[in-house]
Parts: sequence; structure tokens; C-alpha cells
Amino acid sequence: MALDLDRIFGDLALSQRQSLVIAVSGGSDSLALLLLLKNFLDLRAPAVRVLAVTVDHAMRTEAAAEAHAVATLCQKIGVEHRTMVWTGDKPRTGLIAAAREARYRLLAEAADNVGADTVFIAHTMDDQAETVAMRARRGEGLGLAGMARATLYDERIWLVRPLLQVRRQALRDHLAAAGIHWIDDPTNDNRRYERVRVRAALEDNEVRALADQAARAGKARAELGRQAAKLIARFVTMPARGLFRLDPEMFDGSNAATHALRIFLAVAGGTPRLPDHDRATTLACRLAAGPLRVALSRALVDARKSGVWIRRENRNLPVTQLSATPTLWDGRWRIAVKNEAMGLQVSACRQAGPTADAASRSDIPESLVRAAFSAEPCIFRGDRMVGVADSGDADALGISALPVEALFAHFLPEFDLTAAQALRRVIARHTLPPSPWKNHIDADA
Ligand SMILES: Nc1ncnc2c1ncn2[C@@H]1O[C@H](COP(=O)(O)OP(=O)(O)OP(=O)(O)O)[C@@H](O)[C@H]1O
Repeated sequence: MALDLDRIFGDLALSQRQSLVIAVSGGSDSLALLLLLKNFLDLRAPAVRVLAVTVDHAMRTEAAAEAHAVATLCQKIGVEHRTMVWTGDKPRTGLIAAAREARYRLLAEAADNVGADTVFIAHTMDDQAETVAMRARRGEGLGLAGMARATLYDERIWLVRPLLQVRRQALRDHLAAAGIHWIDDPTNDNRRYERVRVRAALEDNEVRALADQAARAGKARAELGRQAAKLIARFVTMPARGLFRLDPEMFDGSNAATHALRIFLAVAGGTPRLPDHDRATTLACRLAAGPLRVALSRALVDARKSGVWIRRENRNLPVTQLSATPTLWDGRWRIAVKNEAMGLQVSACRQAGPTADAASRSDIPESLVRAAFSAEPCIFRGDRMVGVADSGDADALGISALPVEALFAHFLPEFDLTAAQALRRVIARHTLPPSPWKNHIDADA
């Protein structure tokens, strides 16, 4: 059966983009994506510039020749190609995860170089089914949504997966019909990997069922995010540095209220994952009942008459030497210094600071403003405090400090975008780029 290009790509907002990157390993899936995308653009958006990128992880000797084979094919079909090599030392443990991290970094770098905000990757329905099966085995609730059809990388580049509804065999048939050979990655047969074992155990008819289940779970998660975004817009504020106020009215027993609570616990605590679902649900119920003070997932929740207040728990705050390469401090701030030789560190302020504005408002408890401030980042030289990390004093020393939300900063699946945008309005950060899928319903719509 011929693959329907409009069905695969038709809902993507491509024509207003000047350039796109496509990640091509040389395997069947990404080669097929390359041909299909090229055909689609020739028909529907011929002005868009396409750059195919192959990452050579410098881990197998054949990799350079494989990248070269992709380059040759690209030349034949009139697509620009670039090989990006992962240079530098490889870690002894966690090599696969490090390679993946390096791959996305290099793909994003290639995209930056051509002014593209979109990188196409070729995950298929088979990959999706395997992902969901693996996550189900580990008991990950929200993970059952699988991979999103678009994921925002480092707050700026969309990783787009247009083939999540296409079977791998259909792609191979397409390549065979075009007389194109692909590379078989030997790790695909190595039973040491969980994914390979899961793949082998999946019956053919289970693949579609699991992918459909993932699509339904993805929709449900997006809906939960939209409901939570509405609650966030209505009930959440950040009246002082590092201090969130959730209106007690928000806690109406809904899943959306629990979801919003989990988001702010993660953001205040600087964690890359949402806190445990069941513990957060219990907490949301207790918050509706009355005053309470409890720590969960590095965040401290203080429920008073004046509101439900959330801030970073004042424990285990790191002390980090500053360098020219930005460090993620406490999962909450990205901080760098131009001149490493100055010997500056960042650690928690630990003292009352210039927060008089907020504290002078009678409805904001001053003790909480001070407590929240003391867990914010300050710059130190030895024992002497130089200033708050994002103050003019620090700026004058060549320090750059940007708040980040570890929860959403690195990989943000499209189904969490609406909630992330609502959060960013609360903390007054610029909004994130809209999904490249035209039919995404965002909070702004
Ligand atoms: N070496 C590479 N160079 C360029 N693109 C690659 C490379 N390896 C993988 N990709 C891209 O990523 C897609 C997914 O590849 P693969 O399934 O091997 O990665 P993965 O490790 O499972 O990815 P993830 O960890 O994101 O699920 C490929 O179809 C291709 O688009």
C-alpha cells in the first residue's frame, strides 16, 4: 500500500519555515522518512531548505562509511547533508544514554547553524509500541502516552515524529520499491538491550493496539494539561522570588488540581520529574481540609488561611563552582561566568535579601518571602557574598543567570505544552514556540 504523504505531513505547519533538519542514521526508518519528506516538500513547499544530518558517535569503525553512504544518497536526490561527529571522551558507564544526549545536542547544533527550529526524526509505530510496552512493564503511569509526535528540545527546537502511525515494514517496502538499501544496526539484534527483547516478544497485532492506546493516553494527558493550565491561570501567582501562591479554591478534588499541584512542587523543588502521583493526590485532599506544613519532593508546602504557599525546601542546596559552561544549579537556575579565574561559587543566599516590595504587601507573609529568598542562588567569593545571581552586581562580574524549570526544560512533549505555557506566564518567562502541528489546541487558542 502506498504511503499517503498528505496524511503523514499534511497537518504540519511547514511552508512558513525556511529550513528543516532531518536526522538520518542510514537505517530503514530514517532513509524512508528522508525520501517521503523530500517528495512531500517538492510537491507542497518547494522553497523550504532541507538539511539531512547524520551523527557519527565515533563508537563503531563502520560509522564513518555509513554516514558517507547517507551523504551519497542525499547528493543523488538533491538534499544537503552534514555529518556531525561526537568528539571527546566517552563515559565508561551510561554510554547509551550519553550517546543519545550527544546525538540530540549535535542535531540541535546543526539546526541552529541553518536557522531551523525543527528536526525530523523517524520513530515509527513499532518504536512507539515498544516504548509503551517497556514503560508499562516499569509501571510508569503517564508514560503510557509514549513518545509525543513533537517534543520541544531545550526550549527552542521541535523534534518532530511524523511516522508514529506508520509501520516499519511499510517503510521498508517503500525503500525496496525505490531500490534503496539501508544499514542494519547490529545493536538491533543484541538481546542485552531491553528494547530488543520487548520487540521480539511483541506479536504483530499487538503493535497497533499499543500505538492506539498510546495515542489515547496522549490525548488524555493533553486534556489534563489543558485543565491544569486553566486552574494555573486562575489560581496561581508568584508574589516573590521562589514563592508560589496557590489559591485554596483550586483544590476541588479534580485530577487537574492534583496535576497543577505536582507541576508547582516539581518547579519549586527543581526536579526533572513530577512527584509521586498518589502522594500528591493525598496531599491535594489534605490541602482542601485546612492548615498544614509538609515537605514533598524537595518542596515545602505551607497551607495557611492566606493561601497554599510552595517554595524550595531549605535543605541540600548545592554549592557549585562557576565556569564558562553554564551549570544547572539546583534544577532551577542556569548560571555561567565569563571569567572562570575569578573563583566564584553559587550557593543558596541563606539570608534575608532585597525583597521588601513583596513583603510590604500585607497579604504575603513576610517570613515566607524571607524563607523562599534564602533558597535562591547567590554568588560568593569564598565566604563573602557578591550578590544575588541575577542582580546587577553579579552581572557586572560577567555572570549570566537564567531561571529554568528542570521539569520542562530539556524534553517537553507536546502534550505538556499548554501546562508549560501557563506556568511560564506565572513566572513571567517568555512563551515557548508553538507546536509545529497545526491542529494543536493551545491555551492561547
Ligand atoms: N546516528 C544518527 N544520526 C542521525 N540520526 C539518528 C541517528 N541515530 C538515530 N537517529 C534518529 O533518531 C531516530 C530514532 O533512532 P533510534 O530508535 O535508534 O534512537 P533511540 O535511541 O531509540 O532514540 P530515543 O532514545 O530518542 O528513543 C532515527 O530514526 C533517526 O531519525
